[in-house]
This record gives sequence, C-alpha cells and structure tokens, in this order.
Amino acid sequence: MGRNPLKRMPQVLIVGDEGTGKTTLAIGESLKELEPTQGYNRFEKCLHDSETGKIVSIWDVSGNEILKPLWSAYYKNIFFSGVIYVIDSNSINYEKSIKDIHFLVNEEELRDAAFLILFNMKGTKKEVTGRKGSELSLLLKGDEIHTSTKINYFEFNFKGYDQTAKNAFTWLEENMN
Ligand SMILES: Nc1nc2c(ncn2[C@@H]2O[C@H](COP(=O)(O)OP(=O)(O)OP(=O)(O)O)[C@@H](O)[C@H]2O)c(=O)[nH]1
Ligand SMILES: [Mg+2]
Repeated sequence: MGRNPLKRMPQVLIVGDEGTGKTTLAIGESLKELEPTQGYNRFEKCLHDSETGKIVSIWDVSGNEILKPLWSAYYKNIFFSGVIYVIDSNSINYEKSIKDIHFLVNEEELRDAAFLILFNMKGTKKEVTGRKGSELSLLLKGDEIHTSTKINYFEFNFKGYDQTAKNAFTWLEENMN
C-alpha cells in the first residue's frame, strides 16, 4: 500500500481562466512576472496572517483551456474543503466563468466545499460594480446554486494584499470543513 502524500490539513483548489492571477495569489505578494502554470503547483502555507492563520495545502492548477479538463482529476481524487475561483475584473464578459462556477458547485465531490470567488483587480481602479456587480450577486443566489452551498465573493488587487483579502481568506477558513 502506498503512503498517503497528503498530510491531514485542509486542501484548497485554485481554479479559473489562464492569466487571471491564480499563481500570484497562491505565492502571495510577488512583483515578478510569472510563466503560465503547466500542470500544478502545491504550497503548504497560511492563507493570511501567518501568526493566526491555519496552514492549508493549496493546489494551484493551470487555467489553460486545453488543460482545464484536468481540474476534475484533482477534485475527483482529493478531498477539497475549499475552492477558490479566480476571475480577472477586467474581463469583458463573465459568462464562461459563471458557467464554470455553476458546473463546479454542482459536482458531487465538491458539494461540501466552500467556494470563494475572487476578482483580481490587477492594479487597475476598475471595480466590479453596477450591472456586473448585481449580475454576480444574483449568480451567487441563482437557481443553479443550491441554497446550502457556501459561496461568497470578494474583489481586490492580488499584488496589493489588503483588508479585503484578509476578510476573504478569513471567510474561507471559517467555512471550510
Ligand atoms: N499588476 C498586476 N499583475 C498581476 C496581478 N495578478 C497577476 N498579475 C500578472 O498577470 C500574469 C498572470 O498571472 P498568473 O498568476 O501567472 O496567472 P494564472 O492564473 O496562474 O495563469 P495560468 O497559470 O496560466 O492559469 C503574471 O505576469 C502576473 O504577474 C495583479 O494583481 N497586478
Ligand atoms: Mg498559474
């Protein structure tokens, strides 16, 4: 029998389209330019304040369209307590992301996971407000999302860690089984 390589710590999966900032988020504040992820990276770290935060195992996977079908290989084999879905705030339409989120929240293996939807402002001043903001809040309460699903969304600049980021990670920590 093989050894289980996963220590007994909460597992968190980060998904979303390519270039949205998943690796930037997983690494933490970083000024360097990053190459697209091929396959995945795994980090064991605190989601926020290292003195009070819990150490979790973070799986940062590729958002490349060709590699997206691999997402399910991770969550069908590993129990994830949390899923972070990253969206670029500057994206012109969120329809694809909304479809992805609806699909993921309805996956049997992710039924008990807490879903944190994060918008990366990527240093611009553009915020998801107005029509897009209300569409998204409706999305989070929409028919395709079961009322028992733990889901929330936050928006911040991934390269400028702030109170909103802290609130987002605190929410995730508190809602993971
Ligand atoms: N200025 C700025 N650049 C950012 C921010 N977040 C990400 N980037 C840059 O955007 C590029 C893509 O970010 P990644 O974190 O590699 O994106 P990813 O989602 O991991 O992409 P894949 O691995 O291809 O799926 C990198 O060059 C980052 O440095 C941000 O908040 N501000
Ligand atoms: Mg990446």
